[in-house]
Amino acid sequence: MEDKVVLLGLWSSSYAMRVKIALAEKGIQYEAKEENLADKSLLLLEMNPVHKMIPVLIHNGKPICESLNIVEYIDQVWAHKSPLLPADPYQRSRARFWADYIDKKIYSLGKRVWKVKGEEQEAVKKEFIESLKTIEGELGDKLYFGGESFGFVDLALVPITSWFYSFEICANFSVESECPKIVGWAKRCMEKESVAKSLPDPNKVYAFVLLLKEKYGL
Ligand SMILES: N[C@@H](CCC(=O)N[C@@H](CS)C(=O)NCC(=O)O)C(=O)O
Repeated sequence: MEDKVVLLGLWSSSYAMRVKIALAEKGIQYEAKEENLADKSLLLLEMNPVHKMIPVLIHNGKPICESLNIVEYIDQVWAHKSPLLPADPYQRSRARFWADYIDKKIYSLGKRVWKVKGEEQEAVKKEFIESLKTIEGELGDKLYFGGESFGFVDLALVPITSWFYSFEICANFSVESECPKIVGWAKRCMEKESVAKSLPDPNKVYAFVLLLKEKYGL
């Protein structure tokens, strides 16, 4: 049976970008369905009744939810090329640890840094930069987080770099001055077609941020 793969996503969602990169790395054809989160489709509510969130991957009618869980699923089902998680159990557990750190710290602080103001923004910005420096320490002088080739931790982190320009303008700082190695790594990742075609233009993200600020009075 031919695989039928559908992705419920949204262009601006860093979580959905992870799944797009994984599918591109594996060379999987799929149908992308763009959700309107203000008016969620019945399909999304049916496929992810617990969280009602994108991304959802629907593989031959079966839903898989939560971006990192989806990426692991893709890596296991289409194991024939571009392995994303390391084969070694210890390295695999480290990759999962850092992906979890990225979600708990960098993504959750990133969601707040452009929304809040004043002293709260200064505090969130400080913590965001500290978390980026921590992950920069993990990268060290390696090409990618796993060493020589692009993998799970790169894929977990790189989508949010398309939001850096918005964070910098909204919170008045420079990622490049704070974390030059992270910026170098992000440029290296963008040289990969799977990444370049999955990430939006940072200017488009910023225009979207301005719209959200206006809509919600942020
Ligand atoms: N932990 C989830 C987070 C996904 C998420 O936050 N999705 C947002 C869009 S970026 C969403 O669907 N929000 C809709 C809502 O909260 O109702 C994942 O990794 O997939």
